[in-house]
Amino acid sequence: MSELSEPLPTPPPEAPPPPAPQPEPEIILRTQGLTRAFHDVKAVNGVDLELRRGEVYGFLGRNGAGKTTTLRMLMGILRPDTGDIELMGQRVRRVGEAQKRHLGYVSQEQVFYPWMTALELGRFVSGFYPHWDDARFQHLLHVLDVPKDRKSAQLSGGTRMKLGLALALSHRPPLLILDEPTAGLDPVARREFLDILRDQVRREGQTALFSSHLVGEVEEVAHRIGILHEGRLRFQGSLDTLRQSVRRMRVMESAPEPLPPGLSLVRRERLPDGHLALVLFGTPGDWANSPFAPETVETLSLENIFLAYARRSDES
Ligand SMILES: Nc1ncnc2c1ncn2[C@@H]1O[C@H](COP(=O)(O)OP(=O)(O)OP(=O)(O)O)[C@@H](O)[C@H]1O
Repeated sequence: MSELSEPLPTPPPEAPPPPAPQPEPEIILRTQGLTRAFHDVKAVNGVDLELRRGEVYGFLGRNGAGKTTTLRMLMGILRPDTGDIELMGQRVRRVGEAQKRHLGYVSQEQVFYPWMTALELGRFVSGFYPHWDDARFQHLLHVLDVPKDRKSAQLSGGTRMKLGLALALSHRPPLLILDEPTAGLDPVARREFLDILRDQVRREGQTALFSSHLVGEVEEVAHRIGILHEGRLRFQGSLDTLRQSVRRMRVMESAPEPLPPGLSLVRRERLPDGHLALVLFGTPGDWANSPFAPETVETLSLENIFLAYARRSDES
């Protein structure tokens, strides 16, 4: 008779290995205190941007918020009054020709030599960029439906925008700066543009900074966003952080003074019934520790968060 053997003790489950430390994201563009005024209008007021390699950064702001002025300073078209720009590790006061070779730029208005066709413009522009990829240019003209042989003066505004985009993408710049690139595009072209942008960033590891006032399209493609309002950067971070951090609440008569630690006011609005609606920003930890007991609390859609940041409080 064979002896029944004792069941072997099951070994304790192996502890999972500690998570590998995440490498610090590589900063491809940083600005510090970027400021520019036009007469008495402070178009850009102390802006600190930070773009990480390989991300799409959505630069959101209403008309007149200062987006174009910021992007023009990044392109060396405008000189900042004060502040610094650090591009790919190199700190400069004003972006010069050497840095511009690493940048692809699509401005709001596309100005080309009017007598040149798309193909001729491609040949012309290719001379400035050692990494020009003509096969890519031809491909982009095809996907974006830009006629190759028609003079640029005869193209519609939207098609000129698409041509500008194809020119900017074809020299494979590490950083793309796009100023409201989808303005004036029809829904099909807008979709194609967003797909190309996403694909380009994912496959080539490029970084893109694109300005917009359309929350939906930024939500679709951006990894992180900056919200600019009256020249000031009011938020910078991931969409998830923004969604988790902002809440709207209704309080009886007045806001607690001072606000509980960690919470900051985004917008205050007097409701028709005399109560007050407050939109506040705070990390989940700040909310958990807050003694604040409003009547109601709600989270907001990104669209409504943007509206809260981009509208003035209706009372101080
Ligand atoms: N060349 C200029 N001369 C005077 N004021 C200017 C000039 N350029 C911009 N501004 C002012 O600076 C502020 C910011 O303008 P900017 O064009 O940067 O805003 P924006 O966010 O790009 O707006 P939009 O979405 O309408 O393009 C506005 O008040 C604008 O009138």
